[in-house]
Amino acid sequence: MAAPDKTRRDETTQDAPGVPARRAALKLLDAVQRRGQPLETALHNATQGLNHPPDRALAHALAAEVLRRLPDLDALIDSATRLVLAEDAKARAVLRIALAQALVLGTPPHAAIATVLPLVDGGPRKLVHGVFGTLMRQGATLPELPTLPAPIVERWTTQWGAGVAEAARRSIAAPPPLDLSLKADDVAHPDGTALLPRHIRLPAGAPVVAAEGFAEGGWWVQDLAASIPARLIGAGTGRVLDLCAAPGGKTLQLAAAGWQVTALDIAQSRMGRLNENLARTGLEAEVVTADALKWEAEAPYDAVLLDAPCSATGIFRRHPDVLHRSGPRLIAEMAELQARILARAADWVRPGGLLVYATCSLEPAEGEAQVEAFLTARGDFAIDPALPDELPDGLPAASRGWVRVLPGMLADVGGLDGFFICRMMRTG
Ligand SMILES: C[S@@+](CC[C@H](N)C(=O)[O-])C[C@H]1O[C@@H](n2cnc3c(N)ncnc32)[C@H](O)[C@@H]1O
Repeated sequence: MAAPDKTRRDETTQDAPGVPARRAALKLLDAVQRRGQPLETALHNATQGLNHPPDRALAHALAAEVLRRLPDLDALIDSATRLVLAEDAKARAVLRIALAQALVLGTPPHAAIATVLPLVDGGPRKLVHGVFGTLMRQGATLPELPTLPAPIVERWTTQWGAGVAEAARRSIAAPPPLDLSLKADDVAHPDGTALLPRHIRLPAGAPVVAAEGFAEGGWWVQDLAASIPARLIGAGTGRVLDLCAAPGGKTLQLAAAGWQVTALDIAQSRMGRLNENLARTGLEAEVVTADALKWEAEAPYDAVLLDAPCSATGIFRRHPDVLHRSGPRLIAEMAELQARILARAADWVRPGGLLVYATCSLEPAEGEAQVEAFLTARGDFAIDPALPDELPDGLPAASRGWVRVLPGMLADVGGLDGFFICRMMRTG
């Protein structure tokens, strides 16, 4: 008889159909919750063993639904166990996936449980099976509006009021619409609603790659709020520095508005996407892969756009992982990095030129407080208030002249990502 093969077999090849995608979802959740990685970043490693693109998409969807619904899934699990399972117990993680399948994605319960049980082989199989069965027999359901994690509710209620925290629940309950930024007024594009010039809003889930004008490169996907920073620079023919530019939504807008753009970012892989976006749209920019904390500009720019790295809590609708990994420590780290980049960016603006600072964050430390501290340190800059015709109807500038986009704003037309945007002019 041949000796048994002691080499470790690929875990996915011995799995029944459907199990590898759940295994990958478990890895994704571990990467986000234990290691604080963004879901998108974890995707490549966690789904490496999956050979079918639909499996990758399913693993991603499962992890995203668990993160969107985490407090509600945990409340159900806790209601059906006598001893509370540890936060990081594998049984809890596997139950979250099974319940998200059955209660959110509409997977038949028998398939939802059968595809996760192999993830706890040699472990608490009976417990997982028992808890899931109890909840299904009880006809368990999730609340209509997802419950946000308690620290988020507390922080946003303190910062913006209970109404905004509640609006955030409503805005994460349904997939957000899809916004397109147009390269020019007359490009081919799918039918939708225009909330600003060169903008089209499509319903959630609209197919993108097959849509009219995609192949011609006449438009790109960009949340309407994310398009405001470049809009505040307007059109022109001079030189603009797009700092922290990848994957390039704002670079494309600036190039399409006529500027000679230098697009700088530290991340090589994201710069690859920026180059692809330039190639698809036929727009041009000078592309620099460098650290903004070390790079030096050869000459000042007419405008600098700093779309700074941040906690990204404003994009929680599309990226629910931020709700679980962007806490006070990350926010403080990001605020410090932003202040350092902002100080350098300011020196690259010519006198009379513009500096636009933006973050997709709902944290004042990365927005209002950052700009106030900057203005205190730099008497040669003043806020240049955003004007009503630069913003969508229903989104006024704040009294200080900057733009603060919060959950609940423009809710009747599908809402916006959370953002902070401030245009400043170098006065001296
Ligand atoms: C909010 S994203 C930029 C999004 C981009 N502006 C767009 O519209 O597509 C922030 C970017 O900052 C970059 N970044 C972080 N630290 C940096 C640094 N020290 N120097 C340059 N870029 C940096 C990240 O790689 C990331 O691409």
